[in-house]
Amino acid sequence: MVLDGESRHIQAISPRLTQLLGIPDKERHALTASSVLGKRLSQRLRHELQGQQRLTSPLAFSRPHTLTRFQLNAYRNERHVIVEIEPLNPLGKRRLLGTVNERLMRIAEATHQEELLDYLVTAVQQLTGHDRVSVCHFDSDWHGLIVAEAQGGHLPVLLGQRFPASDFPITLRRAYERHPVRLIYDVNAPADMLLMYTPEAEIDLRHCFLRAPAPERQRYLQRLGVRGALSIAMQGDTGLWGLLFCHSAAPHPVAPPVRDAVRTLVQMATQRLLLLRARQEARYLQRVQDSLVLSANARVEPQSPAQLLNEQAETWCSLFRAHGVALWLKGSVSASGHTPTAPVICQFVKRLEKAHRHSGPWCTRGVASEPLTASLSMPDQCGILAVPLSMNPAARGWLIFFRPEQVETLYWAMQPTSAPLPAVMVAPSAAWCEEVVGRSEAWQRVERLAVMDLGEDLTLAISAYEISTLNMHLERERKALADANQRLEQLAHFDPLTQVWNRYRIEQAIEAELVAAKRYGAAFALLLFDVDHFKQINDTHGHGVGDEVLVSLARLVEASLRGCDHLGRWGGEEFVVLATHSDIEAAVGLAERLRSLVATLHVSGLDQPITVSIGVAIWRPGDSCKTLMGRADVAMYRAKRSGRNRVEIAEERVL
Ligand SMILES: Nc1nc2c(ncn2[C@@H]2O[C@H](COP(=O)(O)OP(=O)(O)OP(=O)(O)O)[C@@H](O)[C@H]2O)c(=O)[nH]1
Repeated sequence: MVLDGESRHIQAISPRLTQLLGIPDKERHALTASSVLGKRLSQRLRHELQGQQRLTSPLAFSRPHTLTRFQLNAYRNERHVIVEIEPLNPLGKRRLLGTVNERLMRIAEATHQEELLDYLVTAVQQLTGHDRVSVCHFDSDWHGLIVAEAQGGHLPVLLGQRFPASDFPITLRRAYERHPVRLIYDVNAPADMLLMYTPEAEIDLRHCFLRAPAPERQRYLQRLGVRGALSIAMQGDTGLWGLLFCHSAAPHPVAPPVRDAVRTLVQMATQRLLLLRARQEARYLQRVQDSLVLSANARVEPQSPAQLLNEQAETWCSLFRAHGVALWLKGSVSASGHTPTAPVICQFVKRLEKAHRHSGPWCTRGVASEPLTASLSMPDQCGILAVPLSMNPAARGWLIFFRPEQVETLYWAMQPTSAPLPAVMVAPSAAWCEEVVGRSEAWQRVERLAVMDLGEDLTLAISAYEISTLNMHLERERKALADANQRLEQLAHFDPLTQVWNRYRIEQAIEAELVAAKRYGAAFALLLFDVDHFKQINDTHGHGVGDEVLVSLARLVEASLRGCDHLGRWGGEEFVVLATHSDIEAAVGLAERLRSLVATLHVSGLDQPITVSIGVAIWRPGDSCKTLMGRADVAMYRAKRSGRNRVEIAEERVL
């Protein structure tokens, strides 16, 4: 029955309906919604359809003076409300409910897709009694594959066979999304003529499920040898996951409660299926993430990208069902397993960089027919999955997986329009057999998601490595700079032969001491000493021995000084000791001690004693470094002249 948009006036009615409801023929031309449905029911229908596309659940009713009960379903199309009415046969609803509940429980407990679908088709077949119940799953190209089937009769087996996408045009798929149940009692039944109440009314009855099928659908089902059909959409989270078909070789009515029960079972099974798939995908994604996190955590030192690839290649290849993996970073390639050569990978990346600017993965199943890989030598490859690694906006790296060819034999229940010719008819299943070559296994949605996760993790790991390498370089440079500074300081302040202060440094120290003495009046002394007959040592034993004498002497003197006194090399074989806080007696005492100490020095290869002549000068107010050193020099020469190996004081002893 077709009502106007307000659900008040009848626009058309099927003579079969009036027959079913027991309305006499003579009344058929003056019917109203109330006279067909009763006042209360037609009011309820109006009320429940307000603002709704379809009734949330069917309404049951009976007509006065009859025992038969009826079920009413209604939905809106563009301008009309379509009301479908069918008899509710007195099948024990309670018994059905019990059976359905038990089956729902089993479905809710299934842990694998195959187990779940096998149980679903068997349960549906037992409920409806159709000859064949099949589940058809759509792939990404909308080809359908029969993945589960229960058989109870005379129709051929379809399990494992495919239906081409052309069998499921977009209009049909949309229709299933809006009206998930389609029922055809008898494929051959002629279309029902409607009794029109308003001549101009053009009525769209495509979505009725109690109607004879459209002629092309009718022909299609006849080709399949089907007379009775019930199909129910399996709605996934991103569109149709598949369809459940019930087919019979003979006309096959299905009572409304059974049909509703089947629908509930299918919905429940689809939910469970999606849950199982989501769990499986989550486990897979976790395994992919673990593969990197584990390796990153396993060591304190970050690994280089090449090391990472080397260590993880096997795990990654098995996770992504690939036979090779390559990592392209700043023009250099690390690879493992079966991959093209490095120059080919570089060329491929160059093309990818131009053609694929977004951050998602790029993939192909058919390298030979892919424009991006055209003319590149990739003889062992059929599939590529590549994900960019966004190290920085200017330079991206690429992680690339390779898959080999996977020759696949497809059995088409209906000849695919895309099938390469000649397609071979295979007896006895009457399926067309197509051998697909030159393609790899398809890259699944979850694999494309996982490779993005892996790409992000890998980017982090590589960045961590680069930062740590940079820090290492910085640290190395910092140390080199510190070493250079130290060497510079050494050169600036120390005599390279004896490693005691050089003239420049001891002069600095004397100047500082002069300032302190001037300010606080703290006396200090300079001891200038010179090795006696040093020229002779050089001449007799060679410069090497002479050097050795200077080094040993400096060590000895330095070691015997107080912490506040300093030794410096003044030049040649002359040294100076800056004796702080020293008056003349202390200075002379020190000079005598050094003189006799030096006389004990023994240098290998030298049999004569080493002696020094020392001149001592005490600070006087008004002294400069020059005057003070001048006096010490005079005293030292006096010591030389007086026979050497002695101490001379520049000043009169002031007591
Ligand atoms: N091996 C060595 N010899 C040096 C060095 N510096 C200066 N001389 C030498 O030390 C010698 C100093 O000789 P002279 O100034 O004649 O003094 P001397 O032979 O010690 O005689 P007196 O000082 O009068 O006892 C020179 O032959 C210099 O070449 C040095 O670093 N190593």
